[in-house]
Amino acid sequence: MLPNINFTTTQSYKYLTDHYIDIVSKNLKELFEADNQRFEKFSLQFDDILLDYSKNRVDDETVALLIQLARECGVNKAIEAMYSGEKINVTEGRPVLHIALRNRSNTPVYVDGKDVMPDVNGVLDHMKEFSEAIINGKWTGYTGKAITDVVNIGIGGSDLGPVMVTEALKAYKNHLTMHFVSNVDGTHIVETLKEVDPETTLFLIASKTFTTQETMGNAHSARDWFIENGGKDEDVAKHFVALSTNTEGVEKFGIDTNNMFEFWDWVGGRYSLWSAIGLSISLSIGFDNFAELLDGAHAMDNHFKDAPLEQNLPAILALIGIWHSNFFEAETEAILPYDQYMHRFAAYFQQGDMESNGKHVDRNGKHVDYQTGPVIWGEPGTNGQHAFYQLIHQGTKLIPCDFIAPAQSHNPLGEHHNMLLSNFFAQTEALMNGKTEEEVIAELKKAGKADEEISKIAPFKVFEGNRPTNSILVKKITPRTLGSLIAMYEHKIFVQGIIWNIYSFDQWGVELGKQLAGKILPELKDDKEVTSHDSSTNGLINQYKAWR
Ligand SMILES: O=P(O)(O)OC[C@H]1O[C@](O)(CO)[C@@H](O)[C@@H]1O
Repeated sequence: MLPNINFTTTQSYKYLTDHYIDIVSKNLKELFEADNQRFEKFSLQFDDILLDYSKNRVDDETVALLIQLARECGVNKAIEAMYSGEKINVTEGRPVLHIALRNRSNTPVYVDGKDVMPDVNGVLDHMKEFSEAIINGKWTGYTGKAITDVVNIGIGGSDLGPVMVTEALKAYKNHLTMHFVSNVDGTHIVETLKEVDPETTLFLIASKTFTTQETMGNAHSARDWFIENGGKDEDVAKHFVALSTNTEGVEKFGIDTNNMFEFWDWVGGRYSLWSAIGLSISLSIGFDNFAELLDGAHAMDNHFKDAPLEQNLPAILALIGIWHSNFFEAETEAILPYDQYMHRFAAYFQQGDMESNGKHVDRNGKHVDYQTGPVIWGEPGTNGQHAFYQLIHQGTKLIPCDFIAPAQSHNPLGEHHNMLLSNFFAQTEALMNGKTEEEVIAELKKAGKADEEISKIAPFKVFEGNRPTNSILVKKITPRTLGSLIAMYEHKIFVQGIIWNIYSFDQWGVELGKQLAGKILPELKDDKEVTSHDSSTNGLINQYKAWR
């Protein structure tokens, strides 16, 4: 059973409320001046990941109270409940066991009394064997040619994870060309099919449910294209495989279930890159590297389960996030990787975080009266600096940011990495220290500006500073480190969901739109005037019909 506690009624929350009044008037610069041990105190290292959370408005008392909050909310019990296979995804009646998919130590993990590890390992063996056959060219297409291109057709968790990881680990890529089709917009599949040859292309139909409209639509169009371009029905088996929990649906589509890579309903879509859904990753970088990714996640899973909360990276990240959301009333969080390969990392955690914790009903079915999941967004540095950092530095909103960077580049070209990292270090320093009016005036004077001009321009050049950041410096983006990083964020989201007393593993919020689209689709089939909706929706549909 998950604990069921309204965190705003805890003792620690009350203390934190008082403590907030004290700390809100403090400046990060002063906090650093007052304590020369800040970095040592407020940074943690796990394997090749260094988390520095000292540039947040926290002191010893804040951290102690936040830890107390986690304890009072039963975070440790909740971790135990997840790891022991309890059905903590209550509204869907399922356990939450993505940790089993990367349980490299193979200790039994039970679902309804049955150890799931033999099945997990069986699918991993199948993925290894299949990936190797495709990569070394032993698996051939219907004309006997080796596979050159892989098209993953999936959406949401069946797309974002594989895209993010294959991009982040591009330095480990082999000769296969990867394509990802997600959008139901015909443009996505049409443009992709222009780039591939039916004789040498493998389609992965990635869908947990095998019912998702976008994926099924794209999968059918891909199969039609395959048949129209020379393939026969009996050739489909060589070019289409399924990654799914739905055997019946896969059979119905016409994919041989021998070519199905199974996973289970205890794997949430947005937590599924570790499952058969990761086949595109294993194809792209080889199974051994995929296994390293799992190893890294497993190492983080063990850390999360065993490390005391004070030294627990996911827990600390979660608590800092709660401090900003529920006390400073920050509404968003930016994830800013200073690594071009990681350019889809923020997009990946938009689903990971927002689909998990974007909930306004607590575990008692009651409307919460506090903020839950933040809006997650971000772009890789330094591109973001030339786009939205203006608002982070001088806007009216408080935007807590996670800066992520590798110490070693996969492409050490001249001074590029030093230039990149100089920006990584400079931004968090600038956000913390800002620039005072006196400093601005002194600078302008030095530049020889006249007093009148100085007084006019100075206010616009002032940076308040005191803006919170986490810095996550990793040694290198390897499969193992990436696995640990992703798992760290997953567990952060878990801890926050526990403290907010919400269910993080369902996603009912995506259903209504799907339902209504299902009703509207038949109305679009003819040219009759539509009158069944409100005047805006009717007006838009009818104009669409007039223009199409
Ligand atoms: O893998 P499926 O079943 O096609 O679902 C795709 C995505 O759709 C959702 O159910 C809702 O958008 C996600 O949770 C999931 O990742």
